Amino acid sequence: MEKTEFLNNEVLLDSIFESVYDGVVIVDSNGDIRYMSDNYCRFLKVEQSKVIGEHVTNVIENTRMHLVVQTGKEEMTDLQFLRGDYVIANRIPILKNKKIIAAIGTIIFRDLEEWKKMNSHIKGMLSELNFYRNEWKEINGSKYSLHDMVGNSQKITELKEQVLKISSGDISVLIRGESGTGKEIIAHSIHLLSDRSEKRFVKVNCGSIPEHLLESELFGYEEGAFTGAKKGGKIGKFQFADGGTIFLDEVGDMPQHMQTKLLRVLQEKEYEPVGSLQSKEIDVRVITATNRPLEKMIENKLFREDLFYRINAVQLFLPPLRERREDISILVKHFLKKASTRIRKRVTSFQPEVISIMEQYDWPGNIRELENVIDACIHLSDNEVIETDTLPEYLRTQTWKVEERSLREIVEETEKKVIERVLKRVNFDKIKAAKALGMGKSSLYEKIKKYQITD
Ligand SMILES: Nc1ncnc2c1ncn2[C@@H]1O[C@H](COP(=O)(O)OP(=O)(O)OP(=O)(O)O)[C@@H](O)[C@H]1O
Repeated sequence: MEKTEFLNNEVLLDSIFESVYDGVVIVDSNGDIRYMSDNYCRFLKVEQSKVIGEHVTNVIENTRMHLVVQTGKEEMTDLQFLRGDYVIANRIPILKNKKIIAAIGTIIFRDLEEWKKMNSHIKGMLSELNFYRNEWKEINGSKYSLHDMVGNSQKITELKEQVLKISSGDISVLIRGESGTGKEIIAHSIHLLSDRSEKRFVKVNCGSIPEHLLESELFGYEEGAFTGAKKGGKIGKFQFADGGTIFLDEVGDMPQHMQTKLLRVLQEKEYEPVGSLQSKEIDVRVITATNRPLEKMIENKLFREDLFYRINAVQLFLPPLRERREDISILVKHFLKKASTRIRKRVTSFQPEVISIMEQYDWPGNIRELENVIDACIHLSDNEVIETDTLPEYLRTQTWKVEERSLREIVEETEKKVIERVLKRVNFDKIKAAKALGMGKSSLYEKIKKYQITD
């Protein structure tokens, strides 16, 4: 038998594929399946006769075979999540006269039992780690640290420095900023950096608890304090946080009579549970946050002035995202990684135009809104690189809000961005950057100083 005739023998090729690999699939240049080995079909629990001609994405989860026939790039020893486990996948394009005509993919789970054991061992370790992580969070109540505060802008860097300065000690802190700017992250970080970090961090959203329940939520109640009260009473959030930190979010929404009670705790470090005549001593650090204009509320007699001075020994201001647009690209990367891991979808980046649109938008919902948009894009995208048409309609169709910013501001912001990008591209080689920008070295130095650009 001739060599080619010998190799063209289907039975022979079949048994080679079956014995050498644990799974073989061949797709044509459209990504349609032309061959799938028996053991691969058994592993996927599909019928061989039915999968031939199907697009590979309909048959194999998380496959990249259809992309390999597009890119022509081989992918070796990639970990692929398949039927609840990881397998090792190789994907090789097949070329004829420099044209991609097909791709062959193999997977290895040779010693399935061994592989499963290893997989479950890793999974076991991860779930144990998760368990302890959650346990610790549960006990301690603290979710975030300063590392979670992503951003390199001057405003964020200064804020982080302030947090480091004021965290130790018991000074009360008022965190101000629009919704979704990261006030809660800062409150958690202060607690974790303080001497109270081993004790509890307790968050109370003063705006979301009905007014008539707020007092018993905060201070607890004695048995029989009111109809419907639990037997044995209930401890309040202050008691729960004893020794640790209480974070009163939306403090500007606190009703007036509760403001008076809060002032007493802050001044005298004691309180009475509802229905009790006996005071209880308490040792908590109070961190508050609001996005309400407290000064105006004081003028209108809606917020107690004396309480205001008590809670704001230190004030921290969180800038809205539109005032630190330079952080947008790094935040986008951060959320992309976070969401694609969570959603288990391979999305690697955003088109530069998408980032540019994001940098121009005003983000009234700040970082929370940005994170939601990125999540939605990852869910909706069919590609690894997110394109402009995946963005929500209102972002795609936005126009520059020129009337809100002067022309000079827009020009300066754009100039800064361009200089930063070029400097990054040439590894901060100022001579190369000046040349690329078509400007003199000394004017470049002036601009770098003016815009406080650092490498
Ligand atoms: N700098 C940041 N880096 C990474 N994630 C951030 C950052 N700032 C905020 N976030 C994320 O944005 C979301 C909103 O943040 P957070 O709840 O702290 O805002 P907030 O100012 O307390 O909002 P609200 O006033 O509505 O309660 C959270 O998911 C948080 O993890």
